[in-house]
Amino acid sequence: MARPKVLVSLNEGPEAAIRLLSKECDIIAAPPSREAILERVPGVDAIYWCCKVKLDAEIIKAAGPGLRAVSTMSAGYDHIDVRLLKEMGIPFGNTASQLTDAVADTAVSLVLAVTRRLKEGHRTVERGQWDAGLLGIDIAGSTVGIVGLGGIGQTFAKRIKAFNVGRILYTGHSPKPEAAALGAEFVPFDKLVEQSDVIVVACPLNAETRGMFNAEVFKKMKPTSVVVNVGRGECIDQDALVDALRKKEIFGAGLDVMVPEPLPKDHPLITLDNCVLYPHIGSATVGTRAAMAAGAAENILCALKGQPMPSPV
Ligand SMILES: O=CC(=O)O
Repeated sequence: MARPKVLVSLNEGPEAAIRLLSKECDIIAAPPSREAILERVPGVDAIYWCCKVKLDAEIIKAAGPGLRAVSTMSAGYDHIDVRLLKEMGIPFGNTASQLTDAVADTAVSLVLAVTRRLKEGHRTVERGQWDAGLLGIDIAGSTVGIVGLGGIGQTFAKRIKAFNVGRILYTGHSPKPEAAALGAEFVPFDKLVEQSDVIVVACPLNAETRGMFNAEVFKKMKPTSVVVNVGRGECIDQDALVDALRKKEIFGAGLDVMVPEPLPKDHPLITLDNCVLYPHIGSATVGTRAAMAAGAAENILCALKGQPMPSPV
């Protein structure tokens, strides 16, 4: 029987995935460009997605009727037409569980960086100055609000509890059973925004969460509060954030995700002392990326054998 063909969109080198997949499948590698992918995708049995290109109807249809599995090496799938895949009955999986620790660590580091003004401190030392009076915000005793108590939100909550925070609030669709063990209290979005000292956005991007942090929301936040985003840049209205940071309506922001990515070199967020920016490195550790690569490959190998994906969406 012919070996199944898997299109692998190559971005950050999913070597572990290629090793696993190539035991049972032929790999069709494509650089992360729409043109290259469209040229190489016709006739494949599966698609392994590891790039920011939108996996939309054009690419899915170009694959042809043999397409039997799609897997993304990411937790988020706002760049993929999941509705169409479902309609077509094509199994789709992600790597939801593999990156929770790494992304939660990233969120903690952003919280610390912003509350303790690390960007300003670093810049001060670089300029040959020494400002030991850079007073930050205490985390101990603070109210921490988590938007989206999924795997990442829960893992972040466990870590931040160790900083002796006062309360943990969370918001989302509905209360989560896991919240009790974390001592986290389910509240409406507005209450979370008004009462939190530290807000962490750890939710997926969808119609409800797009632009949920807008000018009106920043005005409701405490002037001493910080917002950290490890979800998707589009959850925050970035122009409104720039405005809020400039006017000191909030204390600071820490972003691992932004719009666009990469952020242009002259973007105002870069100049602001009270905004710490990471180049979307939430899951970027050797171990996490290897686990994600293997997990996304397993999704495909299982689906090609007619078995359930380990991480179906
Ligand atoms: O942002 C990273 C991911 O969705 O995996």
